[in-house]
Amino acid sequence: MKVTFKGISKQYKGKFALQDFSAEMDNGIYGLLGTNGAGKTTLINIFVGILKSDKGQILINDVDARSLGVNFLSQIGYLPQFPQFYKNFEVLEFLKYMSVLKEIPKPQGEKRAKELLEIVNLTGAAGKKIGALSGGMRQRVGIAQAMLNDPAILILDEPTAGLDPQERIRFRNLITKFSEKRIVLLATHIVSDIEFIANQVILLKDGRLLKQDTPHALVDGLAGKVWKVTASEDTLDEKLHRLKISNMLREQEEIHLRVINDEKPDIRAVNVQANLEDVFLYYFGEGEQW
Ligand SMILES: Nc1ncnc2c1ncn2[C@@H]1O[C@H](COP(=O)(O)OP(=O)(O)OP(=O)(O)O)[C@@H](O)[C@H]1O
Repeated sequence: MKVTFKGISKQYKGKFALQDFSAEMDNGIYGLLGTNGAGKTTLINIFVGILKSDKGQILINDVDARSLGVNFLSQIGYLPQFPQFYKNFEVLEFLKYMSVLKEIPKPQGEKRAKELLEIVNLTGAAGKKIGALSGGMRQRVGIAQAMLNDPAILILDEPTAGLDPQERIRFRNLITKFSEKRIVLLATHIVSDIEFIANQVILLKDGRLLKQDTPHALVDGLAGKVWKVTASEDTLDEKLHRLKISNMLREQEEIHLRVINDEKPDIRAVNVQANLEDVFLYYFGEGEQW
């Protein structure tokens, strides 16, 4: 399976939400990373057909997705950013209902619904009303419904919202297991959601593609630009004002700063190994400091 985005643009009231976005995906996990308002949801909504682009094309194995119609949609699993559930449905009942909507034959739909409940660790909650679930449990119902039709392309918009650390780990493992011979597009602004599971990261900024590469290559690109700088109470303010700081650790009188800078920011600064969070800050972090 190959997906090609070709020059996708979308404007709202004369302002670009997405501008000339082009990218290619084949099987694997793609982390779509950007700050709030970068255009992630706009891209996903265009991909799943909720929104029409002003310009551009999406090709599935070199064929225009629009010409494929239902044949395209039946291959997609989608978890929206703010999924709305029928609160009075019980969990299993809801999944069975969703399989009917997805035109999955009834016995197969029931079997798959039960399997997925097991996978997302909700078997014990099968008979509970969705309205009575915690946020994290509801999100897991959303993930299960997105996987019901065994989609070749799984699209997840901020999927870990509301999940606790243990659920996030479980989720990442589930997605990695699921991604074999499929495309998973996972939009997030939380670096740790994709740092170790994405095969490719797509950096989206102000509606434009900034970079698409492996996490490894992105991190390598920052070699020599991440520094450890030690400050004292007296010099801290000046450093905070002047430098891009990705982390601060206070140890007695000393304050250790993790600094992203093209040049050596201080005579005593030492280079440290970059990570994907540094990459995020390098490309997106020019906003105001707190
Ligand atoms: N219906 C709309 N009307 C007007 N502007 C919109 C609309 N939807 C999105 N936008 C604008 O388009 C830009 C991209 O929004 P989008 O929701 O795609 O970003 P995002 O990366 O998904 O952000 P978030 O993580 O906050 O959801 C933003 O500037 C947003 O304000």
